Amino acid sequence: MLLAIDCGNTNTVFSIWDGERFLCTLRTSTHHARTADAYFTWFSTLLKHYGIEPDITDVIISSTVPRVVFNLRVFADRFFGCRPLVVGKPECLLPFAPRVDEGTQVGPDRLVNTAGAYDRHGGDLVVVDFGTATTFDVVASDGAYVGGVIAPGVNLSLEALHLAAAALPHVDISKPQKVIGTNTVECMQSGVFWGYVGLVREICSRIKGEYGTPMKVVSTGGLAPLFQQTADLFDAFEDDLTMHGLTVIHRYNKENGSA
Ligand SMILES: Nc1ncnc2c1ncn2[C@@H]1O[C@H](COP(=O)(O)OP(=O)(O)O)[C@@H](O)[C@H]1O
Ligand SMILES: CC(C)(COP(=O)(O)O)[C@@H](O)C(=O)NCCC(=O)O
Ligand SMILES: [K+]
Repeated sequence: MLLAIDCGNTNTVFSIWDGERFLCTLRTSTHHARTADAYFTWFSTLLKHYGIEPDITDVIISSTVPRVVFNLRVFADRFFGCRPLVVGKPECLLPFAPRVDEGTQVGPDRLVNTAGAYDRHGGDLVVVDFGTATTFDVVASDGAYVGGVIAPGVNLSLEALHLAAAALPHVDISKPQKVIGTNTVECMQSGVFWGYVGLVREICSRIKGEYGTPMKVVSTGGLAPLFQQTADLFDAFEDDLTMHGLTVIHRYNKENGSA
């Protein structure tokens, strides 16, 4: 079985793939100092709680935080006796090479989203991922990542208001009932929520205009449903898109002798 690890700047997600479906998905905060032993203690405790006894033979990692990879490599080696595939490293093959400026390091999460979305939808896509940052990834007709957009994340924007202005509290995102807020929290939620609806709509529209061929917009990430229910921003929402992309890249490496 495959253990797929998606490490973002805020959260790290572990999913176990038995070849047909995900047996479970476990989430912890991303912390570079967490040791291999600490990962295993957390991981095995939760598996026991859910009554799952997987036979993990392979590990694949995508990490937007380079420093966590060392301890995750030790974790894979010590507890599963395997050398993990790390997306973005030369030994990890990609189904389609990205077409970007020379020397650009595309975030591995974006390469993985590209592979997952192409596998499910074919090309000519925009993938919108609501993570720490909100990323827009353009997937060409042949499945290659050909660029995109990086915008501040929804929670990051709310947190920035709180950190920079003494009188603004910490606020969680939610859809405000009205645009005109009548208290501080509503005003902040309105600014970020409706601001984001506009940001997503405008960026997708400009991407489509520049790209020139009709495109499908696929969203992923915990906050995507919140925006989907409000306005018709996306053609599809898939909360497991990144994990699916990891299984696609893993299979590609198996088939091509690199895993
Ligand atoms: N279902 C959800 N509801 C509310 N906030 C969420 C949800 N899922 C994720 N978040 C928040 O969205 C932000 C991005 O989370 P995540 O998608 O895990 O980011 P990353 O992949 O960059 O680590 C974080 O602030 C997280 O707490
Ligand atoms: C844009 C990102 C910070 C998004 O990361 P996340 O929100 O998933 O933590 C990450 O993809 C990244 O570090 N990218 C490197 C630069 C690039 O993709 O062009
Ligand atoms: K992301």
